[in-house]
Amino acid sequence: MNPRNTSALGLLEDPISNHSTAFSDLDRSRLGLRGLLPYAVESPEQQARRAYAAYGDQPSDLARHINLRALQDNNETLFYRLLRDHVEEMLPIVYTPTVAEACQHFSRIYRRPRGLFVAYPDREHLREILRNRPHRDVDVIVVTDGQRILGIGDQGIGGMGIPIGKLSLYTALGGIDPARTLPIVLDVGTDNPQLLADPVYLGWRHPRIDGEDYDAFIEQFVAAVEAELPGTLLQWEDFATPHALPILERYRDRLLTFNDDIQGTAAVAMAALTAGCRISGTPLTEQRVVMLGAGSAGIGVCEQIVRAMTAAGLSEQAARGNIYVVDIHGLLTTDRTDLDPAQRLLAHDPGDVPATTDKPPALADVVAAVHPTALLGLSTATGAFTEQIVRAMAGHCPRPIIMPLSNPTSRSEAAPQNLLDWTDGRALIATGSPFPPVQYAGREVPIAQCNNVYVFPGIGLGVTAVHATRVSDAMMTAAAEAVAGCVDAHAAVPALLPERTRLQETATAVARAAARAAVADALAPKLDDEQIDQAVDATSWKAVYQDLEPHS
Ligand SMILES: NC(=O)C1=CN([C@@H]2O[C@H](COP(=O)(O)OP(=O)(O)OC[C@H]3O[C@@H](n4cnc5c(N)ncnc54)[C@H](O)[C@@H]3O)[C@@H](O)[C@H]2O)C=CC1
Ligand SMILES: CC(=O)C(=O)O
Ligand SMILES: [Mg+2]
Repeated sequence: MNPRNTSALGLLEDPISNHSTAFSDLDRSRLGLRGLLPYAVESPEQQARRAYAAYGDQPSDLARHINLRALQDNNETLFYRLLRDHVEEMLPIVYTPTVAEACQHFSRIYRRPRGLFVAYPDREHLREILRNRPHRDVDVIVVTDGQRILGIGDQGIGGMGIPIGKLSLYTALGGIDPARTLPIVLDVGTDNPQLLADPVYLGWRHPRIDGEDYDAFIEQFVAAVEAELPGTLLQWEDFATPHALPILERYRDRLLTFNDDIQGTAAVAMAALTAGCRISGTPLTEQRVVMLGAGSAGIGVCEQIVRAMTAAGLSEQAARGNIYVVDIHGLLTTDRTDLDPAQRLLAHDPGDVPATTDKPPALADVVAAVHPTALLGLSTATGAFTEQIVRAMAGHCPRPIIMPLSNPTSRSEAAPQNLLDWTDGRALIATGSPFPPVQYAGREVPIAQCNNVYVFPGIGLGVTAVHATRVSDAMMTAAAEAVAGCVDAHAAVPALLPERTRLQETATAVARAAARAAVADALAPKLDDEQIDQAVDATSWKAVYQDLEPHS
């Protein structure tokens, strides 16, 4: 046996404690690090410059993602400093669209453990697995089962890229202490034939479990979280629609939990629509909305619009009447037998839109009949907003609101440049993944990114700051209003959402608003507004090195 110098190496190998080359001369003496690092002592600024140069040397977006993940696993303080300093540039690298590639290549690029892999064959050991978590106290868990990763389907344990990426943004934007975050993948197998046949796939090589076995596993997992980490925010991410809503309904009144794809997306889309109403001059109650995609994301957004329309004075029936949902088979109509209960609530009478074939009306038929003022896509159907459809819409609407929200970029229902060209520059656009500004008629039009990244970091910060016990619809509505409130109403070119450079500020506004809504509904201890704001500020983690004590 050759004992290892664990006290010194432990500091350098733990990304939370590691200051790497910024350990001062004094620290190197105190902590037994002298000689374990190159002689030069760098300031955090010098470190950040060197790390940014190394990032810039990478040959592709995936390589840049791998570079940043390696930095995160080496020195989290430096990683977050860099991410915050270059948020607009790096958001597409740690998050959509590049994170999709990282999920697809997960087993090939896997280097170091992060988070928890909760595999079905280990189901008798769930509490043990949770007890093995890297840090004792956790504020936010993001969990996926990898079945519907963005718009690229079943990625098995490769889906772990998403909880890791989302939690990076909880910290970078929402100020959640990185040591208090926990990414989890539930490995329930995969139905992706390429992964099952891939010799390097690192997950449980087995078809997905489903039905009662799946439900029982989820229940065991939730019970283990409740037992080991009571009061922790549990965020469900990228579950396939048949599981997403049932899980949310089952657990939303039992613990502090929400589904980001359903509720976070709904809040940000509502914020963008609110700005669209203001800019176009058409009130929400007069908007006719067509949604392409009847999965959990699309239905979640529609239900949020129904809530907002009824709050603005419409009857529920009238609100639902203003919303038309189209899926892969056509318009949701009451005579269809393939709809689930949530879809059924948004189904129209078959007579409402004439069909041109014996099938339910397609998107083009619906647009031609309904003359929508807002067209949203959460369908994964690349290019589904065709020139014909967009021109037909623009023919009846001076400022069409068009939001191709599917991710990653390769799944977008339309490209912003086309949308502006086809509408003579009149379209008010927001996309799910980031697009660069578009040149139109000699001016530069910034493209808003309508993504739940505007919401979830602030929800995490808000509930953590005031110790909320549940995530309610009222908190999500407050979040939507807070995002809308951050939109620059006087910008030269009006936008549907705040600029990406203001994501951190927006997260703070969301945190304050959601926390106030939690306190108002007695879902958190009583605090006045000033105390809430102080709690939010005090909770927010700063990317600066902390003094370390020598290991005993
Ligand atoms: N921008 C954002 O913040 C968010 C975007 N999303 C994106 O939304 C998309 C959908 O997510 P889910 O609802 O969970 O997926 P899902 O797979 O459950 O639902 C997709 C829906 O689109 C319909 N569809 C598929 N192909 C179609 C076609 N060719 N024509 C018409 N309809 C078609 C399906 O019938 C289904 O109703 C994904 O790409 C995801 O990345 C999801 C959450 C947040
Ligand atoms: C943004 C997101 O959550 C999704 O595309 O699934
Ligand atoms: Mg998602």
